[in-house]
Amino acid sequence: HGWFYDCDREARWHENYPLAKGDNQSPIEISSKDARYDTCLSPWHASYDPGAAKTILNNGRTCRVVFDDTFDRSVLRGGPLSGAYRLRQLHLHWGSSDDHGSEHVVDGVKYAAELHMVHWNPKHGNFAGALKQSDGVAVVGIFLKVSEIDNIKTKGKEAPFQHFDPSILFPKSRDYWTYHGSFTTPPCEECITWILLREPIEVSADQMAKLRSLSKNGENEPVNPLVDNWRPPQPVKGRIVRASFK
Ligand SMILES: NS(=O)(=O)c1ccc(-n2ccn(-c3ccc(F)cc3F)c2=O)cc1
Ligand SMILES: [Zn+2]
Repeated sequence: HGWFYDCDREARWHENYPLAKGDNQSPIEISSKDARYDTCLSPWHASYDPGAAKTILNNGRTCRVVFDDTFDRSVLRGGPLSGAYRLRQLHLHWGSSDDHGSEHVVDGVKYAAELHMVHWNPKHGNFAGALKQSDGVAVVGIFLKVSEIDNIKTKGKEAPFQHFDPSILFPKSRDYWTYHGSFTTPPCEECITWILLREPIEVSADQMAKLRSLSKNGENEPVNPLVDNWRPPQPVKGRIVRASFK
């Protein structure tokens, strides 16, 4: 499932992916003062099976960990969601320096990176079917601010990545913003209920350097650093961003 994604020409995505100019595109600028506290929003819960983690992959556009999603093994429920959504993969977006790299921007703040945990709604049969539905996919976005991946340096490299419980990546607070949006890369489907955690997690400068040491190119090809794989914020177009906190 190639992500036919070329961040360098994001402005031209709409030529092949008309949805890129849709009214519910992601990422967006989050203005915390304009977000509406919704007392009806319940807490979200993740129950992940570390045994579901399979491999970590550099696909030339991001670093992705894939999970077994053939049954309700690692699921996310609650929050703005109805039903249990299955964890399929997680990946990151990052910059060429610590002052940028996240896709969502909060009150003008760009974080060094943004982690996305992609879940899909099994009521739609499979992932490909789910991304055609507006309630098909739920992505938990976690911001990384600065404070292991030596053997997937080049595109196509993959390694076992097992017994990993991704809930260790969650910050202390479960406070979140939620809004309806899209994939931030082609096919830009507007199928995502975004759950953006307010509290960033901390990573070291070394960890960021490790991300930036990944390459877009394959082995034995000219080095093309895999950095700046983030889409700029898209028009909010009147959408309401709800907050789970005051
Ligand atoms: N950055 S993000 O909004 O979290 C994001 C962006 C793009 C995707 N994406 C793009 C294509 N696919 C995809 C993968 C497998 C498949 F069968 C069909 C797809 F569209 C996908 O999951 C998934 C998540
Ligand atoms: Zn993403």
